[in-house]
Amino acid sequence: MSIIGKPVLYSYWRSSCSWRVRIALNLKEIPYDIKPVSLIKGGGEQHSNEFREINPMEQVPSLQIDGHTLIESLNIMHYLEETRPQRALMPQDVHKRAKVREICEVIASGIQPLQNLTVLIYVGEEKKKEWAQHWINRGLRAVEKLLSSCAGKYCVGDELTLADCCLVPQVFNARRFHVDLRPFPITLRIDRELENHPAFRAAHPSNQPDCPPEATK
Ligand SMILES: O=C(O)/C=C\C(=O)CC(=O)CC(=O)O
Repeated sequence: MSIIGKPVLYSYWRSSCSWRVRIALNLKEIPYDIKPVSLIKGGGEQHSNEFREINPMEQVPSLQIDGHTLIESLNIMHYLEETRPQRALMPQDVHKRAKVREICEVIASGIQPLQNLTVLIYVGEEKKKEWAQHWINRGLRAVEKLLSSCAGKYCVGDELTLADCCLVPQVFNARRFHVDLRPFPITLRIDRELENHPAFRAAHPSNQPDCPPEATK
């Protein structure tokens, strides 16, 4: 295994947590290789003994970088921010920094884990859509409220931050579960703003090497 050289991202095309990291890597213009991990093939490659060595949580993403293997998307993004300060994704102002972390945490701890594949399998086929909608709605209500006092062009002011890296994949998941997004106009405006941004576009599930052809638009 090469530990020096280009970072390697263990990623799944439709994983919102992998997508957050892909956006951050792209925004910072850090070249990286992708090793796809299928979360569905044969019950999920993330559960293999080999992958458990890379990520004991049996989830993506994981990033091999600078001779280290990192897990957990927020941790990975903060590591990138600390080691590669070019194209900063955290504001200078301490209050704005707190807002960025708040939005990231609401999404990464308060929404996504509740609608994650493993949870939905546990909840069961019959109830999973209603379950996912409930938790996404509840979380996006909080995000919209936070955005009402801190959004500019993007989530926090007019500069791109880690909050934007978290927001866009979560909006995609909301659409995937047919959540009515009309009550969240600021969220929608920012999502639209970023739809065609090259770093966000390149990170989109439909542009991933492991995206099944039938899923591309
Ligand atoms: O149905 C699949 O293709 C399997 C997994 C995912 O999409 C990823 C998730 O578990 C949702 C998420 O990242 O929030």
